[in-house]
Amino acid sequence: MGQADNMTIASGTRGITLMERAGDHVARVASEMCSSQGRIAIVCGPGSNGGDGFVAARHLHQAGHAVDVLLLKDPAGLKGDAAIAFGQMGLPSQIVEPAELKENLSGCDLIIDALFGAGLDRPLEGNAAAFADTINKSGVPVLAVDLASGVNGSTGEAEGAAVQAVRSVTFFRCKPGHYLLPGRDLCGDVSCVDIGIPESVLHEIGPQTFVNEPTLWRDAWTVPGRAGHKYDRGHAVVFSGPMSSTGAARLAAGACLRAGAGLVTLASPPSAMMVNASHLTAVMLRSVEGLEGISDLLADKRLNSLLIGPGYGVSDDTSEAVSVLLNSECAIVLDADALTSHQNAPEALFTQIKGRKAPVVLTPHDGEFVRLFPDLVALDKLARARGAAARSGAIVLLKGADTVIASPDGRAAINSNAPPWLATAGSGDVLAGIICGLLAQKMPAFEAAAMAAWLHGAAGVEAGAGLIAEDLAPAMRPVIARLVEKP
Ligand SMILES: NC(=O)C1=CN([C@@H]2O[C@H](COP(=O)(O)OP(=O)(O)OC[C@H]3O[C@@H](n4cnc5c(N)ncnc54)[C@H](O)[C@@H]3O)[C@@H](O)[C@H]2O)[C@@H](O)CC1
Ligand SMILES: Nc1ncnc2c1ncn2[C@@H]1O[C@H](COP(=O)(O)OP(=O)(O)O)[C@@H](O)[C@H]1O
Ligand SMILES: [K+]
Repeated sequence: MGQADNMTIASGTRGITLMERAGDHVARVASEMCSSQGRIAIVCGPGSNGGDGFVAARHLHQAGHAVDVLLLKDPAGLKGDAAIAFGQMGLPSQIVEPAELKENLSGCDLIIDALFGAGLDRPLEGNAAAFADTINKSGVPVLAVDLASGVNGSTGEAEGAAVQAVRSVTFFRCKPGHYLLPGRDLCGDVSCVDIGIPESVLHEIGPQTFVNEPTLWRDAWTVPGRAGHKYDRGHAVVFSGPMSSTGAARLAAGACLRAGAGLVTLASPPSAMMVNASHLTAVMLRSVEGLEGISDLLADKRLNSLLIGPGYGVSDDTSEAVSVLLNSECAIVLDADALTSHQNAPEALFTQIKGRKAPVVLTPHDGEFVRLFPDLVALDKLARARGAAARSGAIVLLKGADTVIASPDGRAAINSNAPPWLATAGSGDVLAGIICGLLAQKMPAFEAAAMAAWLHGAAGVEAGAGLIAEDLAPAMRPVIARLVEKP
């Protein structure tokens, strides 16, 4: 954002003009949130975020609102555009001690949080933290300027105190902190407004972090052609666990087929054939025994996408099986037990992944992540996923309510459409199956993983409250139908 601001200013738009537009938008949203007689407290910090607050105060006063401008610090310290905006405000303001803030806020209908935005460079402490705390305890709804104060816009983290907003107004583009937790929850509903920064600045800045929306991958996904054949849509294989743990692989195989793989084979240990056979219809079944059996199966060059891990069991045998899969030319998804089985020697896995041409997608939840990348866990979520992708050579889909998909080339997508109902047994198996199904259709792996996370979330919304993992594959149908209809 700093670069975008600077480039816009360098091409002739004044900084105060950007601030005027930003503050104007904030005032408009504040007016929507509060009756015309409503009293609005505008709590302003020492930088440009506070500057936006001064502009908003002026507009709201002109619109007839009672406004109280409350300052965290002495306005003598204001610099640049914020100092100009303060000078142009023409309204009384007061420096407030934290102990007095409660009284200042009582009786107001809306608080505008203009304490800190993009310039937050350390956790909120002392007076700033006390301000956030008092604002949160006031019970008055909060509109945040840019970000809820205390949220790091680049990471979504809030290491110290943070304001809880119901709504935020941000400028030009949303920031990772609006999508990553806890930032996403603290910022509330986010409106992103145009303040006159031209889109063209993005060519030079080249952002590598994206919201996971269909525009990110829709062009990489092919709808079957009129004369299409099922083999055009790929043949995927999902590896089943032993007799007592076959359900996970079957859930994955069903989702893989639903995601559009032309054919899906469940590779089952001989002992589990009966239980698998009694539950499968469109998914095909094949008995595969040991490493040799896997090698024989993979000799069929029509197979092009593989998934191993769900319910497979944690053991050295599993890591050996993974190694045989990695020797093939198929795209591969490694999930669950296939990840954990490598906890003692992750580097060997990464070396093998980097040595192959076809892509590999790793789908860890936080617990699996720490087993493979213990030294990365202290980083923020985007950095964790990116670091893991760079180290492993794989696309890494780091699960959670704010799933991040990262590529070794530096791209990362943040998924935000997943409802909490997806936190249910087997839901991750379904996700792994969807990725495998999209890889079978020859989607590039980053786009396949991103689309899968989105489909999984959208299916979760479609299935709704009370869903279980079995509901997800059927719920994908209307979601896919809508994607096909949309040009
Ligand atoms: N031209 C521009 O750059 C524009 C900036 N805009 C606004 O400017 C904001 C960014 O402004 P700034 O870069 O001045 O940054 P902020 O206003 O977010 O905060 C920076 C100030 O807060 C202090 N600070 C940071 N973290 C602190 C902490 N934890 N405790 C106490 N003090 C802390 C810094 O030392 C600095 O004085 C954006 O969020 C947006 O609201 C908008 O006006 C649009 C145009
Ligand atoms: N609170 C939540 N909100 C949205 N999605 C969630 C939430 N918790 C988990 N999920 C999603 O549900 C899936 C759970 O996967 P996983 O942890 O592997 O469970 P399982 O092994 O039981 O399938 C992941 O895709 C994850 O991103
Ligand atoms: K703010």
